Amino acid sequence: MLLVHSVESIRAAEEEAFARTEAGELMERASDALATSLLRDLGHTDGTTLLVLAGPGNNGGDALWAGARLAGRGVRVWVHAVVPGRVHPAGWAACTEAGATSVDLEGAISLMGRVDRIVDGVFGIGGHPGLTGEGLRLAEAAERSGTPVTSVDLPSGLAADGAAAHPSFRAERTVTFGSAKACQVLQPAAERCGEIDVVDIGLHWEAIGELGAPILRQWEAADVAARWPVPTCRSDKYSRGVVGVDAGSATYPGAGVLVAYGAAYAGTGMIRSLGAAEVARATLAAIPSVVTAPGRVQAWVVGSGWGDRHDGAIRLAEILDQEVPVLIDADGLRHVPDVTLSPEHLLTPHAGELARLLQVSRAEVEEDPLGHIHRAADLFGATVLLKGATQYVATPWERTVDVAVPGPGWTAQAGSGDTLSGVCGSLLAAGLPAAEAAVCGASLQALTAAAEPPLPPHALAQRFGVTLRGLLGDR
Ligand SMILES: NC(=O)C1=CN([C@@H]2O[C@H](COP(=O)(O)OP(=O)(O)OC[C@H]3O[C@@H](n4cnc5c(N)ncnc54)[C@H](OP(=O)(O)O)[C@@H]3O)[C@@H](O)[C@H]2O)[C@@H](O)CC1
Ligand SMILES: [K+]
Repeated sequence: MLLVHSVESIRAAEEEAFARTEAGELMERASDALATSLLRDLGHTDGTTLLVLAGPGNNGGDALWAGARLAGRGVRVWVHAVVPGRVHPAGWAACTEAGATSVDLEGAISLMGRVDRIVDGVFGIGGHPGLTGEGLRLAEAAERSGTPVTSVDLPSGLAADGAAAHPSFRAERTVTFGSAKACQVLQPAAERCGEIDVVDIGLHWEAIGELGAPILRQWEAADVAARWPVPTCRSDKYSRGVVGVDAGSATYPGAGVLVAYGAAYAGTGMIRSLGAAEVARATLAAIPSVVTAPGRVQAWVVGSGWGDRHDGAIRLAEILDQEVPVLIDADGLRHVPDVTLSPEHLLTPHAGELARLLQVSRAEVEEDPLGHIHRAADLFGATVLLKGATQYVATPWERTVDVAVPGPGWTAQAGSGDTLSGVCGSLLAAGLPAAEAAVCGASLQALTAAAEPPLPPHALAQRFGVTLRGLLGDR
């Protein structure tokens, strides 16, 4: 699991560390790790070449000290001070004394495409979002040249705490210090960061109180495998969980069928299709193991494909009265402001639905997904899965938001949300807490989409078992 801290937290942890370390020690750790990474990527020192772009702050300092180490090891190094007259003085002196050659802007640009690697040490966590002027020219020339770029802490131009792809460098690798940054896991910014190496520079998160908690936890496949409920020799359909589905309608019968596909192929114990009669018939025809008679239900999936069902509010209230976990999707979300919810209830809006729930514009949600998902979770008291290119899960009153394993854009199609509801419903029925059910469900869909050719949602669901076999091995 990749933990992400905010700039505010990193600055606080940095202050705490400065107080108990020698001057320059943190930068030494950072630049040592950067130099090691560069050496690994260069492969050897003999005859290899490096262009260091150094900005006015400590990010430039890291780059310069790493350049000094490599120059000292025989790498041919050129160095350019991006803001003339404003450069980390000790780093500059060390780098040039070790043999690096200073070049001006045109010199730096002409070296691109001819050196083995470029070090982007222009701006780090102190950078203003969006490069302009000389910084932008350098970033564009570097990208055009095709020479691999190692960004120091983050690609210069990105806002560390944000998801936006501001004009910035495009890195093949980002060597980042103390903690991953939000821009390295949130799209579209993340795709500008390349491979992420997180370097432990000895920050003590526990020493800074509440600020020490990460703002994001980026889940990885192994985390999903560790939480996935695996049946044992004592399992039966009830211990694996019964999902009740009231989704779909005469207008949208497919939504109910797709929810059942998701639950069935994620390995639920039993599905009861208890919505509109035509949905139950269509579901039974597609999946013969589905039961259409009422009975014990351990978690509900409601709302997908309801359309403008006139009794939706009453039906939702009845289901909430049963006091089992409930996933509320799509048209069911319209009734959320009228009911009382708790963290075991899972809301699964996309950005447009979240915007409607919070009475803001979709653009506002897309600009600040983290702020809005926190607001919704706290306001309604329920767990929220925000669906989209990055899938976030917030638990009410908790600072840390979970981010599902990312997947390709192929799942952006009608019906994907319905099968996802089914997967999450099966995990709720198996007893996973709502946040874990949401992040594991979204991750299973993403991992499957990444491994398969483009498939419609019901066919993708049929491949869930292959992904699970790969994740869980012999368990
Ligand atoms: N955290 C840690 O524990 C450790 C952190 N370390 C390293 O320190 C880095 C943070 O260093 P930092 O605070 O000096 O900020 P950094 O990003 O280098 O630049 C700030 C300067 O740039 C300027 N400036 C900004 N944007 C601009 C623009 N668009 N165009 C023009 N100017 C612009 C800005 O100007 P101002 O805001 O003052 O107007 C200011 O002068 C961090 O990312 C990591 O690499 C490690 O050494 C080890 C431990
Ligand atoms: K940088």
